[in-house]
Amino acid sequence: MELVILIVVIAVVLVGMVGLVAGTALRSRSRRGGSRDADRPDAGAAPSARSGVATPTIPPTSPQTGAAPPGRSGLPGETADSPAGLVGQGGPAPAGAAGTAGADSVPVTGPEIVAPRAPIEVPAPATGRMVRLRARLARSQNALGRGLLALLSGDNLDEEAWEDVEATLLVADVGVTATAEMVEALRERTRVLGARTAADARLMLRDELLAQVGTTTDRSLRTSAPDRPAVVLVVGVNGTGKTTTCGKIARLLVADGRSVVLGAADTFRAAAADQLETWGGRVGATTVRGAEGADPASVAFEAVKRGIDDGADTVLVDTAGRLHTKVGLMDELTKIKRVVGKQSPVDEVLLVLDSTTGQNALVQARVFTEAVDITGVVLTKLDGTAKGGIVIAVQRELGVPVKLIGLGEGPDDLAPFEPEAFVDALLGEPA
Ligand SMILES: Nc1nc2c(ncn2[C@@H]2O[C@H](COP(=O)(O)OP(=O)(O)OP(=O)(O)O)[C@@H](O)[C@H]2O)c(=O)[nH]1
Repeated sequence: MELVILIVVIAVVLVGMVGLVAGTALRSRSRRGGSRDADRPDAGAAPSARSGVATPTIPPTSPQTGAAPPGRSGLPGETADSPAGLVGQGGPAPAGAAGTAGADSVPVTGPEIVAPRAPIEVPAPATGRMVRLRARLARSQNALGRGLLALLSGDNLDEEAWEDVEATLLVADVGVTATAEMVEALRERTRVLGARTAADARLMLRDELLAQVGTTTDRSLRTSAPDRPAVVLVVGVNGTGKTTTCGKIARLLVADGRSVVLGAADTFRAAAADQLETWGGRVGATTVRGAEGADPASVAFEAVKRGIDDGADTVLVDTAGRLHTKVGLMDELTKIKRVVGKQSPVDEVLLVLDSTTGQNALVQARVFTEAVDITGVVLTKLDGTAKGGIVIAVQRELGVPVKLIGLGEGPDDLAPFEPEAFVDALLGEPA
């Protein structure tokens, strides 16, 4: 009898366990299947980006709603040319047709598009910015300009004085070759000139500095293209001011009457996307962002697609560009360029360098130029260093012009680089 009862109890327990396991499996399957359903609550955010629907989706509360889950870039199905399933198998998807990709290659959720919210600010115009910010530059660069002027205006320019001229230029990060050239040219001119007044010395120094900085270089930003948005990639090491610079460039463009889409392809740090979104919102620019850890190339791709769909003038893409390894950096940047290139050429690649890091900025510049074709340099934080000579050194090193300079943390503290205004600021007002 006891044996019968024991058998019955065991049978009941077994049936219960089987039921429990089956129920769990069914629930998890329905959850997985449900995430592909079009009528799930958050489905509106991602398809709006993929289906070519022009109206941006604004997440009700969380900025991450509808964003791709972290780590999608590591999905086994992804190929170098098919970022996180955004592009269908068998080649690039034309603008507006990405939603036609096979079901398996369509991500469960995609980059999120955040439309700006009012009130929109009116940024300061680009013209005259450098003159307005000149005082800030003059304050930080006093050592270079005044030091050189004092030395060159002296009656007795002996060898020791020339060594001081050389040292002043080197300390200001002008670089060894440019310094040697400048000293040689200045020596020659003082020999010819003989006795000099302070005004003579100033003129002479101004000429030589301008010759080094370059007055005929094309420094215009390639931010417009016929019949499509111009695409600008912003690259650089973290902390140099990349995201801030993207936001400031957006303001410059908006001030010029252009429409801008921002791509938050720095998916390494979620705060970077938040930061960019805030910048965009202030001037009415739409931001396309992905989840932390999402594939940067997919975000860049969607941003460009958004720009095309919206008929925007410029798409600005902020990248992470961490220097973990040179190969990793190269792979990431080349992939972004290649994937973006399926829809549009990249018109400008701006390298952001922190001028306070001196020689380190040059080392970074070298690494980045090996990874991607840089077309312009943005030198940030020139308000916080006396080493304005870095402008000369960077241009020599890269053979690429400085196009913009950052002169403070304020939203409009970025100016198109103007050689004359820059050199005049270095030298200060004539006595
Ligand atoms: N003084 C000064 N500060 C600046 C300038 N440009 C940027 N900054 C500051 O530099 C800091 C870093 O800027 P970010 O834009 O976050 O740098 P990032 O390169 O995007 O960094 P990650 O997002 O970590 O990759 C911020 O505090 C900015 O306000 C500038 O021209 N002058």
